[in-house]
Amino acid sequence: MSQKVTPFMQSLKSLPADYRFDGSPVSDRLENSSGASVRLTNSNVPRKGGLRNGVSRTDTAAGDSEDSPYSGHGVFVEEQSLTDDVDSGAATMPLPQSDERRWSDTSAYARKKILQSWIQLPNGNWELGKILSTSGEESVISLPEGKVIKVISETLVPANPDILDGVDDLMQLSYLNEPSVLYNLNYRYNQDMIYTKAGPVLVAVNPFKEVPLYGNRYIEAYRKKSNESPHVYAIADTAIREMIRDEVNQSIIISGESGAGKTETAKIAMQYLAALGGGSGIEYEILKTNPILEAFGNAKTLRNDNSSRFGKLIEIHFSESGKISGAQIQTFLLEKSRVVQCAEGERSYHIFYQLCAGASPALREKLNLTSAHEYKYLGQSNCYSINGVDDAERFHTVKEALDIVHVSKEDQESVFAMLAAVLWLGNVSFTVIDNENHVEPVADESLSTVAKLIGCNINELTLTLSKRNMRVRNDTIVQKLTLPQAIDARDALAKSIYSCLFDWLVEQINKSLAVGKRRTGRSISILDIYGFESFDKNSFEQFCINYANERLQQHFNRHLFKLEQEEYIQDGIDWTRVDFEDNQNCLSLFEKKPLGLLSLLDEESTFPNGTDLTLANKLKQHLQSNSCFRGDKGKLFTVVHYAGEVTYETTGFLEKNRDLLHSDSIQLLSSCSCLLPQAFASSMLIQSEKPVVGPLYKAGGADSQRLSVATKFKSQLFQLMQRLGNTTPHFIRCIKPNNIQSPGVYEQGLVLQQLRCCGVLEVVRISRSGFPTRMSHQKFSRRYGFLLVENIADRDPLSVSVAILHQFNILPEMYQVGYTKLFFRTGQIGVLEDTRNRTLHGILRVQSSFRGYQARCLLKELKRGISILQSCITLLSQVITLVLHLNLIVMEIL
Ligand SMILES: Nc1ncnc2c1ncn2[C@@H]1O[C@H](COP(=O)(O)OP(=O)(O)OP(=O)(O)O)[C@@H](O)[C@H]1O
Repeated sequence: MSQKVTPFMQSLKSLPADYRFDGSPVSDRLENSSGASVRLTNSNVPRKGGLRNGVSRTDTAAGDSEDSPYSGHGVFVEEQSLTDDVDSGAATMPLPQSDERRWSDTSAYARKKILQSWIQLPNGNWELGKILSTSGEESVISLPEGKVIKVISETLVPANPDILDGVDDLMQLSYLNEPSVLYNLNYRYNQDMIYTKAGPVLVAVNPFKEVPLYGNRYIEAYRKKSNESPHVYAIADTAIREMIRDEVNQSIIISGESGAGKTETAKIAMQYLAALGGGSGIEYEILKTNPILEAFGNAKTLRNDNSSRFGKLIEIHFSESGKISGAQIQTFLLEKSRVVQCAEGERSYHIFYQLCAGASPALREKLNLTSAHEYKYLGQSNCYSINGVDDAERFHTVKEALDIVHVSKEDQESVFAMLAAVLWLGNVSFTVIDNENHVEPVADESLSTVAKLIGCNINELTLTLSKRNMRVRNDTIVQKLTLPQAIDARDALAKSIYSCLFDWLVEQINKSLAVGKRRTGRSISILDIYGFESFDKNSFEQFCINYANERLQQHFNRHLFKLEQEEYIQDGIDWTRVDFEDNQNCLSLFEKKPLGLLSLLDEESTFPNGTDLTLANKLKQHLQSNSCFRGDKGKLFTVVHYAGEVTYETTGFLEKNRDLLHSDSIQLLSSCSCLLPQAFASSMLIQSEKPVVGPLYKAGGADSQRLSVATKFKSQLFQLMQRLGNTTPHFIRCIKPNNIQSPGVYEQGLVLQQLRCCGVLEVVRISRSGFPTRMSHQKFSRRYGFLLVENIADRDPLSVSVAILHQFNILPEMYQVGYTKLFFRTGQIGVLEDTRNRTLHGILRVQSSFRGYQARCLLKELKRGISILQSCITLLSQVITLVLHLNLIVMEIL
C-alpha cells in the first residue's frame, strides 16, 4: 500500500520502508473488552528509538485533574540511564495517583536521551525531534530537516515506537497524547482507513469521497467476522448479536459536529441492519425514509451541503428470529428559522428547490409554482443550487420514497401545496394604511395564491396578517399591526406550517413503518444528533444543542465506566471500583428549579416586558455562584461545558423560546377547507391543551398558551435518555478533517478541537486508567515464553505467563492475572515488548557473529587449501620440468 502521508506528517515520522499496515484479519490480535480485536501489527519492523521502558502512570478517575486532559505539556524530566529503566524504574514506579498530571505516562520518556519526542512549534503544529541532550530544564532537539533547537524539557511530548503506527485502537498507543493520536488518525486516514477505535468508541474521520469500504462484500465479511477492522458495520453487527444474545435493546449513538458524517454513518449502520435483518420488505421502506427526511429536514449550510437541521432517533424493531419488523422515528428541534431566513451562501430546506425544479407542468399550474428565484424566502441568501446535485432528479426520488412509505398521491399533492403556500407567504408584502404606520397585506397574486393553497378566505388571511385580537380581562380588543409586527406574524405562520408539515410527515412515515402486532420489544436505535457546538457567536440553538450534549456525555461517561469495570469483575481481577466525576454540576446549572438556566429562561419568557437583556441580567443575578456559570458584559454569559467554555449571547433567546403562533393564526388554519392546515391547527391546539409540566405563555394573546421550546426539548431529552438508558449503547464519534469538504485534507487543529469536544481522548484516558492492555494467557506465553531462563516445555500458559511476570520483576501493581487474560497498566506491555525486541536483536547478533566466525574459518581453510594446491602445482611443475630436462640429457647421451 502506498504511503500517502501528508507533507507535514511526513516530517513528523519517517515510516519504515517495509511497513505495511495490515488491515487483514490474520494480523496479530489481542482481544479487547468489547470483543473487538486490537492488532499489534508488524512486530518484526525494526523500531526506531521510540518507546522504551516508560511505564505509564495515569489518573484513576475522570475529571480528577483541573488541567485540560488533552494538554500535551507537562513532561517531567528526570535523569536516568537507559539500562536502569527496567529495574530501578520498576522498583520505584508509583501507582496511578489522582493528583498526578494527566498524560503522566510521559514522565519516564524525556529522560532517555536517545529518544524521539513531539515538539510543538510556535504555529501550533507538532514536529518529531530527536533528543540530543538534556541539561537542567532544557533539552537540545534535532528536527528532521537538520535544525537543532533548544526547548524546555517539560514541553516535550513522547512519541510512540513505529510498531504502533496506525494501530486500529488508540488504546494501544503506549504514549497517549495529542500529537500521537493526531498522527495515528492521520496515518490511517491517508490510507482510507477512516475508522479507528478509541477503546469502546468508534472514531470515524469523514473521507469526503467514496471509500471502498462498503457494499455486500464488506457486509458479508463483517457478518462472517472475517474482517474485524474497525467499521460501522462491526458496530452494527455487535449490536445485532448482543440484542439477540442478551435480549437487551441496543443503541448506536452517533455524534460529531456539522459535516462530520453523522447522517452518512447512520445510513451505513441502517444499511447493515437492513442487510442482516431484511427479508420482509420493510427494511426497504426504512431505507427510503432517508431521502424524505433529508429533503424536508436538510439544507445546504456553509459547513455542509447536506446538513441535517434536526436531531433524529430511529428505532428499528426486530422479530424473534432477528428480522426487521418495523421502525419508529423521533425527531428533535427542527431549525424553523431557516424557512424564513438563511445566511448568505446557504439554502433553505432542499425540498423547496426540488419542488421548484422537478414539479410536473400540471403540478406547477395547480400550485401556481414558478422558479426558485422568484421566491423571496429562497432569494435572500443568493444561493439556489448545490454543486453536483440535480434538484429535479432528487424531487423524483422523494416522490418515489413517499410512494414507498404509503403517502397517497392526494396527500403528496397536499404536502406540495403547503410548501408552495410557504413560498408564496414569503412574497406577501405590506402597505401602510394610516398615519400610525399600521399595515395591511397587498392584495396581489401572492396573497390570493396562499389563500387558495391553504383553502382559506382571503379576507380572513388579510385580517390575520394585519390585526391581532388581544384579550384583556373579559374584553377582546383589536390591535392593528405595524410593519415589523406584520412581518413577524407572516413569518411565524410560514414557520409553523413548515414545522407542522415536517411533524406530520414523520407521523405518516411512522404509521407506515409501525410494528403493530409483530412487535417483540427488541430494537436497535440509531441516534443521529447534533454535536457540541461552539462558534464565535452562540445563540439559542447552540444553547439547546450543548445542553443535549451534556446529557449525552453523562450517559457516555456512566456507561463507559460501567462497561470497563464489568470486564474486570467478570475476569475475576482484584479491582476497586473507580468513582467518576461526571458533568452533573453543569447539568444542574441547566436543569435546577427554580434557579437554573432553563427555569429562568422560561420565567423571563412569560413576562410580556421581558427582553433578552433582562434575561441576561437575571441569569447573572441568580447563577453567579455556580462554578459552571460566568456572567459577562451585556447580553453575554458563559457556560463551562464538559467540552469547554461557550459564551452565549441572549439575543433572540426569548422569541425563539416562546415560539408563538398567535391564536388568530391557529384559528385561520383551523378554518381552512384543506385537510392539512386543519390537522396542523388541531395539533397545535392539542399541544396547548396538554397538561402543562412547564410554564405557560400568555404573552402572545388569549389562546396561545403552550410549552416553551426549551421545556419541550428538555422533556424530549428526558424521554430520550430514559429510552437510551434501557439499551446497551455503542458510540460513534464522527470527525470532520477539514472545513472545505475536500478529500485528503487533514487539518490538525480542527481534528484536535473535535477530539477534545467529543471527549475521545478523555474516554481513552479513562479506559487506560485501569488496565487497558489485555492479552490471553496463550498469546502472552507464546509471545514472551522464549525469554524464560527455565524450561517451560510442559507448562500450561497461565503458569508460563506468571513465570514471565516474575522473571522480569513486573510490579504486582502493574498487572492483574484474570481467569482468561492478563491485564496491564498503560505502557507496561511496552517494557516487555522492548525486552523481547532487544533479546531478538541480541539473538540475531549472536547468530550473525557466529555465522561470521564460521565464514572466516571457512575462508581460512580455503586459503590454506589454495596455497597447498598452489605449492603442489609448483612442485609438480618443477618435477615435470626436471623430468623433461633429464629426458633431454638422456637423449643427448644416446
Ligand atoms: N463514510 C463516508 N463516505 C463518503 N463520504 C462521506 C462519508 N461520511 C460523510 N461523507 C461526506 O460528508 C458529507 C457530510 O456528511 P453528513 O451529512 O453525514 O454530516 P453530518 O455530520 O450529518 O452533518 P450535519 O450535522 O450538518 O447534518 C456527506 O454529504 C458526504 O459527502
